[in-house]
Amino acid sequence: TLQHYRPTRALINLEAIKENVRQLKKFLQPNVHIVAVVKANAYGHGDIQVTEAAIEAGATMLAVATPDEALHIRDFFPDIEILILGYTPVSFAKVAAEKNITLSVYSSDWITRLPTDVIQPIKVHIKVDSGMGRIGVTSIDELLDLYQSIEKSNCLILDGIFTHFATADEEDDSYFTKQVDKFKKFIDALPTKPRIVHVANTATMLTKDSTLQFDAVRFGISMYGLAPSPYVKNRLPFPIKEAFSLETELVAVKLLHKGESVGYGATFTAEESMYVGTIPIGYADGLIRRLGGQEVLIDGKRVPIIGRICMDQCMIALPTAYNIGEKVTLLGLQNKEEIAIDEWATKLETINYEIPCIITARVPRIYLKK
Ligand SMILES: Cc1ncc(COP(=O)(O)O)c(CNc2conc2O)c1O
Repeated sequence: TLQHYRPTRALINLEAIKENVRQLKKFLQPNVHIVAVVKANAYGHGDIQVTEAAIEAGATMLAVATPDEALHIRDFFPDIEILILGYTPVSFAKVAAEKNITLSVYSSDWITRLPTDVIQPIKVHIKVDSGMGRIGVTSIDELLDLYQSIEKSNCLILDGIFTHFATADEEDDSYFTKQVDKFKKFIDALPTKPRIVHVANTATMLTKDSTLQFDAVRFGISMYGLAPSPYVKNRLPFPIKEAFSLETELVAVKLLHKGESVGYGATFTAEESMYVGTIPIGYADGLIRRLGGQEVLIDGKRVPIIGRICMDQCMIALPTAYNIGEKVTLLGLQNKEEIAIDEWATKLETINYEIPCIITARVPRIYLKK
């Protein structure tokens, strides 16, 4: 395994991921498949290791966003069903057939542009745009036209149909209900019911009517132990455990005298003598500059990042002179104190989904098995 010479690392708790999947499995109606959504390198957690954990805990299908993500996983998992949720170019069709990767289709024109020499079967799921306004058929005519094109095609097998909700994580369910009603009209219009009908993201499967579990649910954010919104967080039907933490160690400690400054622009000046620590993590690791002032944990205490965050390093205020090598936690627990991913999301005025995704590849993911 790669030797890491910098103490900065993301710790991924695979047991937490397994427990989140096991809890969901117990919660779902029997015979509802769990599709582990492992796109974007499993929301920044590491797609191969998360896939292994999710399968072990009961997931039977995977969903990714791009062909390359699908191929990377197929290299390690020869048999599991992998659905590409997003667009795939027709040039990928032959590879999809060879590697048994399931594609999302939503355009008859795409089918007409398929190479004619694709003779091995390709499984496809029809994507319905019931209100996300992203990709998908938007009328029953379009749906039936696509259905016919698939039937007539000599290489496509209709294996599923799905849609995605824009507001499932909100209290007001008016838009959500419109999407559900529209999708139900679409599947009722099909001459035959595909093997797998699936609509539920985390918010839907955890807080909405269990009939919406259909044949499979697409489990993303709460597999990683995060709630999709405050509304859902207050209504979780079972406990979830955050799987991602981020830590490093002090690499320098100094006494800053009154009037001395820290960082680019000398934006922080000591009002009295104080200890300052330097840690080897910066905005090129995903600790973006807007996180200036965010607190981190050292010796179970909260201390702020001071001065501007640099590309590879930043400085923190210390309550006392700690030794080089003292652990610093940027996300996660120390004793009873915790810096949760939601705290960064709030400070950055974004959602928790984005936080593990922005921690760059320069930060190695270290896997905790137990
Ligand atoms: C089609 C589709 N299905 C399921 C999921 C899983 O949703 P969950 O993580 O809420 O369970 C996503 C997540 N898609 C995105 C998550 O953040 N931005 C997105 O486009 C998705 O795009």
